[in-house]
Amino acid sequence: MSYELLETINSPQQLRALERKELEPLAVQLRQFILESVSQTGGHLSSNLGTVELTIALHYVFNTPEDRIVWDVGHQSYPHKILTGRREQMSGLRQYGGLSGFPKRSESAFDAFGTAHSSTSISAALGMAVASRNAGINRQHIAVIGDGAMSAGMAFEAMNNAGVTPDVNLLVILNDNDMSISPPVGALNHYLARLLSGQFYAAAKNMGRAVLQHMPPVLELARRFEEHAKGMIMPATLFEEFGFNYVGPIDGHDLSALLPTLQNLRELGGLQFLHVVTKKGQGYKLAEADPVLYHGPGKFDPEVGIQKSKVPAKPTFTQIFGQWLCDMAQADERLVGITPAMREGSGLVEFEKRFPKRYFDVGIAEQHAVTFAAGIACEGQKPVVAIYSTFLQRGYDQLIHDVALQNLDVTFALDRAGLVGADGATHAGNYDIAYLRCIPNMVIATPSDENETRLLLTTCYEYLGPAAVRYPRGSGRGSDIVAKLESVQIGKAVVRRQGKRLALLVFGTLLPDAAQVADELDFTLVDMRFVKPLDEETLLDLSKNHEGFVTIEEACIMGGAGSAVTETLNAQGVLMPVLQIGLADEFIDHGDQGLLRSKAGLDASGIRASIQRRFGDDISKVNAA
Ligand SMILES: Cc1ncc(C[n+]2csc(CCOP(=O)(O)OP(=O)(O)O)c2C)c(N)n1
Ligand SMILES: CC(=O)[C@@H](O)[C@H](O)COP(=O)(O)O
Ligand SMILES: [Mg+2]
Repeated sequence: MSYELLETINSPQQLRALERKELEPLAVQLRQFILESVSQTGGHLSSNLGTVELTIALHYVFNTPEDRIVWDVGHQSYPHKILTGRREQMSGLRQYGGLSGFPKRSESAFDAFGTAHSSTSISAALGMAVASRNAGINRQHIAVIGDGAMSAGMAFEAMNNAGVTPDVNLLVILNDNDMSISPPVGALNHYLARLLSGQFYAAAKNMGRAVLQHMPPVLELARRFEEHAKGMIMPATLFEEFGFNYVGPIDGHDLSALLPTLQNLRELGGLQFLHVVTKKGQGYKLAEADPVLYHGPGKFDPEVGIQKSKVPAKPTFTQIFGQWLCDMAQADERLVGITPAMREGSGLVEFEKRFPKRYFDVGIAEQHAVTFAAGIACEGQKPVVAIYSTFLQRGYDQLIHDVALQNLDVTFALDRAGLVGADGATHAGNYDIAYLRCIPNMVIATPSDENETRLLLTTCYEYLGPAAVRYPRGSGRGSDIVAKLESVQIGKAVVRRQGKRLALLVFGTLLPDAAQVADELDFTLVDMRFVKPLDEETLLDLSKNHEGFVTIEEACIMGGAGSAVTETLNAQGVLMPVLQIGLADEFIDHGDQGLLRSKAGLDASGIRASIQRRFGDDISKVNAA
C-alpha cells in the first residue's frame, strides 16, 4: 500500500491542516502501516489497530502537546507515536536503542506521561489538570483508558478524587473493546455490557429523566447535541455518580461521531467522560478473530498470520509452572490458582480448563489478588498467586500487612523475574529479591533451571507460610523434568562443583553461565536455591577454605541476594571479600533479553570479566581485595 498521505504527517500540526475528508484515507494508511510495521518488529498489535480513528480524532481536535493526552498502559499508543513524528523510527520499536513500546516523556513532548503499568492515567491527568488550574493555564487533560484498565482500583480512586476537585478540565475516554488481554472479567464488565446493549438505558430511563431535569443549561445543550448526533443518551450512569458528564457510547471507529463529540467536549471543559466502543484488532481479520493471540505477538507474516512453529520449542518457565500447577491441583484439592488478568502470560490456560472452580482471574487488581489469597489461606485452603514480578510491586502493602504479618500460607509464583526484554524498564522484574527479603516470614526461592523450578514450587507450596519462587521470562537451557512432585530442604544450598580459591554463589538461572566460568577457572560453584532462609552453614564452611565469594543474581545488587550474603558474613564476623554481580543501580531500557543480559555483564564473559577486574587475572589479588 502507498502511504502517500501518512508520509506527509510528521506532526499533529500537519494533521490538523488536513481537510476533514482526508481523515478516513489517513486512517486506512495508518492502520496498514501499523500492521506492516508491528509484523516486522513484534509488539502490541490488537490494541493499536483499535485506536487508529480515536488517535486521529484526538490530535485533530485538541491542541497537542499543549493539551495533554495520557495513554493508559500505553500499549495502544503506536498510532500516537506515528502521528507525532516517530513514523520512521517504528522499525526500531522495542529494540535496543529504538523507540519504547510505551509512551515515554524522554522520547517526545507529546508523551505527556510515561505509562505501561495499568490504570494510572486518570490520576496522572487529574494531577496535571490541578497543576494547570493552579498555574492559571487553560488547557485540556485527557486520559484514554481501556475497559480492562478501568476495572482497577486506582482508576476509581482517581475518579473519586476528581469528582470533588473543582475547576479542572479532565476528559476521561473509556476505550471499551470488551477485552482485556484475555476476555474481560468482573462486574464492571457486565455493567459496561448493559450500557452498550441498551438494557441499562431502558431500566434507567425514568430515573434519567429526573437527572436531566437538573442538568445545567450548558450540559443540556451538550446532551441535545449528542442526542441529535447519535440518537441516544445514557442518564445517571456510574460515571455520572462520580461527578462526570457521561457521553456515549459512540462508535470509536467512526470519525463522523468522534470529531463533533470531541469538539463539543473540548468546548465544555470540566469533568467529562466519553465512552467509545472499539474493536480490538480492527481491520485485520485474524486479529479481530483472535485478539488474545494478536495482543502482543512477535514477528509474523501478515499474509498468513501467526504460525505454530514446526520445531518443538523448549518449554518456557511459564509452561513449567503451568504444568506444575495442574499436577499439584490434581494432587491437592485445596489448591486455588489466582491471576490478576494475566491468564495466558502466567500459564494458567490449562489450569482454568481443568479446574474452573479453583481458577480466579480477578482482573487488573494486584492488591486485591494478594489480599483475596490471604482470605482464602485463612480458611485453610492453599492459594497460589501467579503474578509477574513487576506487578507484585502493586500489591506490596497487601503482601506485608495481609499475608506475611499473619504468616499466611500463600505461594507466589513470580514470573518475569529479572530482565524481560522488549517491554523494558517498566516491566523488568529486577526488584523482587530486594523487596521480599526484608519481609519477616518470607521464604524466597531462586530455581536455577526448569526441574529446580518444579522442585522449589513444590517445596514452597508445602511450606506453611508466605513463599515466593522467582523465575524468568522465556526458556531455560533444557533440563530433564522429574514428573513426581518432590520437595527439597528449605534453606539448603547445593554445591555443584568443588574448586579452589573462589566460590561462585549463584541465585537463579544464571547458573549455566557461572558454571562455564567455574569450570574454566577451577572455582567452586554453588546453587544457592534460597535467598531466604540463606544457607549460613554452607557459607561458613566455604569461607574456611576459599579466599573470596562471588554472588551472582539477575536482580538489583542493592538489597539483593549478594547483600544477604554480606550481611550474614558480617553478622558472623567472617572477613571475606565478596564480589556482588547483579544489576546496577539504573533502569534498563528495552532490547533483546540476551543482549541486555550481556550488556549488564550477566553472561559468562561478563561474569569472568567482573571477577578478573576485582580479583586480577591470576586471582592472586584475592587476599588483597
Ligand atoms: C498493573 C498492571 N497489571 C497488568 C498489566 C498487564 N496488562 C497490560 S494490557 C492489559 C489489558 C488491558 O486491557 P484494556 O485496558 O482493556 O486495553 P486493551 O488491551 O483492551 O486495549 C493487561 C492486563 C499491566 N500492564 N499493568
Ligand atoms: C502491556 C503489558 O503489560 C503486557 O501486554 C505485557 O507486555 C505482556 O508481557 P509478556 O509478553 O511478557 O507476557
Ligand atoms: Mg480493552
